[in-house]
Amino acid sequence: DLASQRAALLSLRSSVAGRTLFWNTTNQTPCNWAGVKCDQDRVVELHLPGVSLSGQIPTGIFSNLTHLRTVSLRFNALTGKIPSDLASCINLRNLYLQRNLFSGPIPHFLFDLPDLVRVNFGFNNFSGQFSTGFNNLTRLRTLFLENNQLQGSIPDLNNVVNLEQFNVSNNLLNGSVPLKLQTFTKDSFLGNSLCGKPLSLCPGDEGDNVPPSEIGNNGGKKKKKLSGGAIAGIVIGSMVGLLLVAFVLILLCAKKRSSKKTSSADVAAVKDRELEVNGGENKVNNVENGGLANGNGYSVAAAAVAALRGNGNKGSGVVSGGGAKKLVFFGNSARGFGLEDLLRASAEVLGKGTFGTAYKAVLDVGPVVAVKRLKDVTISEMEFKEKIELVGAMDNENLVPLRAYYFSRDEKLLVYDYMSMGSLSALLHGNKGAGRTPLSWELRSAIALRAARGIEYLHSQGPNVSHGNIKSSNILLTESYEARVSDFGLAQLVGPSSTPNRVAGYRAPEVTDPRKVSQKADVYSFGVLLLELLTGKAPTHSLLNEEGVDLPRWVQSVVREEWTSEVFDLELLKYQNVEEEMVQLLQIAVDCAEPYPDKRPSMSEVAQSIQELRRSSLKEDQDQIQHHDLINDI
Ligand SMILES: Nc1ncnc2c1ncn2[C@@H]1O[C@H](COP(=O)(O)OP(=O)(O)OP(=O)(O)O)[C@@H](O)[C@H]1O
Repeated sequence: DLASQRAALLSLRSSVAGRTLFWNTTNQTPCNWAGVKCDQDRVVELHLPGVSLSGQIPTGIFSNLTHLRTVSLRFNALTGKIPSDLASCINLRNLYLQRNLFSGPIPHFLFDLPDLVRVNFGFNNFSGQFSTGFNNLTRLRTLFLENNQLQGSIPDLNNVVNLEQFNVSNNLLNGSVPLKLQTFTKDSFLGNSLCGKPLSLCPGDEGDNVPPSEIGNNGGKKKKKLSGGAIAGIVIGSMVGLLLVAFVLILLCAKKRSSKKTSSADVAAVKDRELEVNGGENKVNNVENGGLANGNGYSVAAAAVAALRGNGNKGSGVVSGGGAKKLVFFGNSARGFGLEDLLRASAEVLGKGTFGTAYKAVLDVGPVVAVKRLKDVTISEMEFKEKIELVGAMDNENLVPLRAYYFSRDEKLLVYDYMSMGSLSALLHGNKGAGRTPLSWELRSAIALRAARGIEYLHSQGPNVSHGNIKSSNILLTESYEARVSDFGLAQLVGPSSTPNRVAGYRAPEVTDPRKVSQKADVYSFGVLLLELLTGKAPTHSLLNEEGVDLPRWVQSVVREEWTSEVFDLELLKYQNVEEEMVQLLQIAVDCAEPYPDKRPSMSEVAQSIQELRRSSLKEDQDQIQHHDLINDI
């Protein structure tokens, strides 16, 4: 009956997929749960991270799951001890219990699990001595015990020959760091009373390179007397420095004198440039009639505007005079506004990129546009025109259209449609707080498909046409969250100092010159972008950096350890019915991020595969809807 069944229910619960699940070991198999992977009905992975598990894990759970290879219960609120029946999981390789409230000593039976490779107990309340038993775990590669209350000294872990990751920071440990562990950085040991390399010397110890005579009584280094040569060097160096400062001051004074003759607009330009240089200011004062406005409005490229007007005043201008330059529009783009309107528009800085600063400009009459003010354009006007016209001719629903451009000696502006939902990067990594709206699987896979189609279109324009800077901040979203690829064709316009250097993490291993990026290198970057969509991790994620790996390698290592479900973004875990599609997209991503360019698929193949996997899940949805309709009809 229900009551006795309830009594039999074990208290391990999770709110996976919005439901409260009860784990009844007697008559219910957990194989169909999200986060649980079964191999021929034997559970091999138990993966319940961040699902509000609380209380003690009841004993008896693990004795039925002796085939477990991975247990991940991280980011919950589990208390008490690790149940002793975990000892029966003799195949256990990965044990991730970080960020819970486990307490008591680390149980000894763990040291009889010979296959353990990754152990993460960080951020719990484990106490007691740091056991020498860890030395039994000869296959261990990761040992994270940081932020607990472990005491005593760190034992020599001489048998753990493959240890790659180690952290015991913020415990109550004392004594010296064992020789074998001295290769890890300081961060692995901070927050204890430890000494010795990589921390400061232990009392009475001698540094490797420091002769005893240089160690003071208090263990610190004695100050070394400076040699005559060093003193002479310092004196000469200081004199040269002083001369340089004086020279710069004279130059500045001369410049100031000559600038007295400039117009008020130039002053505005300088002020606005200062505003911009001061950075962090998202909004810039408006510039009206060559002067600074009342300060209520925000102007676009206030500096650009002022500079343009300033030049106009001098007669060589771009705005005034019969030979005035105009915005050049492409194709059928609406010509509802001109340069003057743009200059009058109120605007805010969207961000600074490799090629310059982007502004959102709200025109008095006409559309909202994004204006990119290019820096470091060194090519001639003719060459610029030729190249930008190729960019303007790109016409595909999955690209952010370039509407117009402006070219003068001092200013180069590009006008794009404004994408009101911002970038994929902001959507994935911005606002992690309470007000965050999770990105659904449907949206993520739709973004993947549109981005793939956009790049496929670019590649179809010729074998040498590539994007060169695929990353999540260059995938922008319309009001209805449709993805568009932006920033294509810009690398060819700017000088070498503006080549995209921020593509770290996305750049294919074979790319040495970031301005010469092949289509296959685009495919690699797109693979990384897919991994970012699936894992929710930025390729520049600090954790990855800590581990010294890039996103593709991290994903591959996790997948290799049969821990596939762990790679997915927590926000995706509730979509149980699409796990297969998620794994398929992961496979596509991994294929794209192949180290060898020849092994990567073409962008058309990638787009096709994504379309197919989406079609199958859409079809399933459709089937389900029809099924529900049928039931309703009955
Ligand atoms: N058309 C647009 N609509 C809305 N936001 C845009 C638009 N173009 C750029 N942005 C936003 O402006 C900011 C700066 O963009 P920009 O393209 O200049 O640099 P980036 O993408 O960060 O780097 P990079 O220049 O290396 O591509 C980014 O946050 C981007 O999302």
